[in-house]
Amino acid sequence: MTPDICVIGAGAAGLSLATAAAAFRVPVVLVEHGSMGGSHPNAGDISARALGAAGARAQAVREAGRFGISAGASQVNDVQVNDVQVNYARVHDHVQRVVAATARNDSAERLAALGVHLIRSEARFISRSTVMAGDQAIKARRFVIATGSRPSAPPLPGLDAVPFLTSESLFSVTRRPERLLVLGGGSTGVELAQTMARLGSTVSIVEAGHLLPHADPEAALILRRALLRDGITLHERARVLRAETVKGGIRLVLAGPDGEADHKLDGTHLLVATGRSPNIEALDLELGGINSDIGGVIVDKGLRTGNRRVFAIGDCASGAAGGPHSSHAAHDQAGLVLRNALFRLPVRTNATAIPHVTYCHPELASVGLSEVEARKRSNAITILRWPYAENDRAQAEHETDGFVKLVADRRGRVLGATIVGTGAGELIAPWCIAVRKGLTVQDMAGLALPYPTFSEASKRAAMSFYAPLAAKPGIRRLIGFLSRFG
Ligand SMILES: Cc1cc2nc3c(=O)[nH]c(=O)nc-3n(C[C@H](O)[C@H](O)[C@H](O)COP(=O)(O)OP(=O)(O)OC[C@H]3O[C@@H](n4cnc5c(N)ncnc54)[C@H](O)[C@@H]3O)c2cc1C
Ligand SMILES: NC(=O)c1ccc[n+]([C@@H]2O[C@H](COP(=O)([O-])OP(=O)(O)OC[C@H]3O[C@@H](n4cnc5c(N)ncnc54)[C@H](O)[C@@H]3O)[C@@H](O)[C@H]2O)c1
Repeated sequence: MTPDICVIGAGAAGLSLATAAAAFRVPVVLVEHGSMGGSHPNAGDISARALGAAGARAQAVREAGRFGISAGASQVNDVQVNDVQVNYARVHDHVQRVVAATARNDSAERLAALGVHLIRSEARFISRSTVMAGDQAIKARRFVIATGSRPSAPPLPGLDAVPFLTSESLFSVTRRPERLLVLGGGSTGVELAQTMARLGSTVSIVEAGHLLPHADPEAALILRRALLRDGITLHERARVLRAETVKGGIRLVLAGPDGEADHKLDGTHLLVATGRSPNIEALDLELGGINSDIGGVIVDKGLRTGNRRVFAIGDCASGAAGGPHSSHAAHDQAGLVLRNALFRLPVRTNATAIPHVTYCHPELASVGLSEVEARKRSNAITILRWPYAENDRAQAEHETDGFVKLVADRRGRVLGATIVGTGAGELIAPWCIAVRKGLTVQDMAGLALPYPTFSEASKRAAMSFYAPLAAKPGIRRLIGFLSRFG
């Protein structure tokens, strides 16, 4: 076969690239050896969001008392809490229905209709210019590796001998884990821990460092408090010595603080959420003249590998493409590669302009530089904030935990934004435009936004840029002077 483009892997990255290429009537072959859609519907964003939505509904019922609404209540710590019955088997069915509904977009039939030639086989390089997919030899003008990643487990003594869940297997469980130990406090760990706690599991998170190490510390603190309020037990800076099977479940043995005895944590289930490994072993990359490291296929800013005709995108890409992985980062990279492959336009990936959202309650969203990153580059930055507590809509919804925080240079150019609070994942959108297009906070402050919305908190944060100006005696004198003219 001699297509123009051969894409390896039909996850978020590969599907995005293959369907966009086919839309331009470019001959494209897509090779996939597992389920269509990769981890995105089956063990990633869609399933996690669907499970999270169920957890959010359960919590909304519990907390409805604040709005004067009850559904059979009991007293917990002197607070009236509505009783919630969770039928976990039906929660599981809801998640599977959502996965099935979204899977239609990724189906072989849809791809065929779009003109994508799909080969269901494992792909591997046999030379710099040829990939084998089963017994098909494919010589394409361009290859795009989009083979994604899978959950990885740490080298923890005893872990290989205990049954554990991962973000791939959790969604097929039909009985609620009663006492869930979550190993790892990155995005996967905290999102799934909070969801399971809200669905009624007793949850402990065990994290080697601190929760969400890459997040703005102030924002992470708000989320940390929310996890504690949800009844989650946090073990941060924990050193796990071993995992063991015990009667009724699994035990993690944690090193005690200096001189103190080891600490034993028992659960009915263990979820390992300690990171992901790229799917690159089966590709025979060295035969293709392609370099890799522990993070995956090494690419430059143009997403090219050491072999000029081969690109890598999505979770399997390392080097200039590394950073928090997400479906939207994968889509963005697919668009860049297509521009280069079809139109020979020079492209440069810009990981800073890709937002990251942790879908907990409250959501934590960021784009561009964090305060810490910006301070490393320059001292001439301005930090602007607006708390949710001073937003009328947040008051109406009892959702006052959170803030908008902007990082700008001295002239107001937006370098980054972090939002923690209800709807942060939606509120970050205009800031993504601001960062990518080099807009200023003055541009954002000048927008007319609907009242009362959470978005107003963004505008108020931008407007606070003018606060020092308003206090300047010269400006006050100018206003006084102009008022004399009627
Ligand atoms: C719990 C969880 C929640 C998440 N939530 C979000 C979220 O809310 N928003 C977000 O944007 N991101 C989220 N992510 C991240 C997101 O799911 C991934 O970044 C994204 O799915 C990666 O897409 P991909 O195409 O690179 O890889 P994958 O989806 O892993 O797809 C790779 C495909 O390649 C195939 N493949 C591998 N090797 C070969 C081979 N040799 N030959 C042929 N085929 C091969 C695989 O079978 C697979 O289908 C989440 C991840 C997790 C774990
Ligand atoms: N909402 C989203 O977009 C979303 C959600 C989930 C995952 N993801 C992406 O998937 C990728 C993987 O995320 P992740 O959370 O699975 O991994 P991660 O690497 O981001 O976090 C893993 C955490 O586990 C901890 N850890 C590692 N070994 C440990 C041990 N032995 N004991 C205790 N703690 C240990 C680490 O300190 C780290 O905090 C990231 O790129 C992330 O951006 C995105």
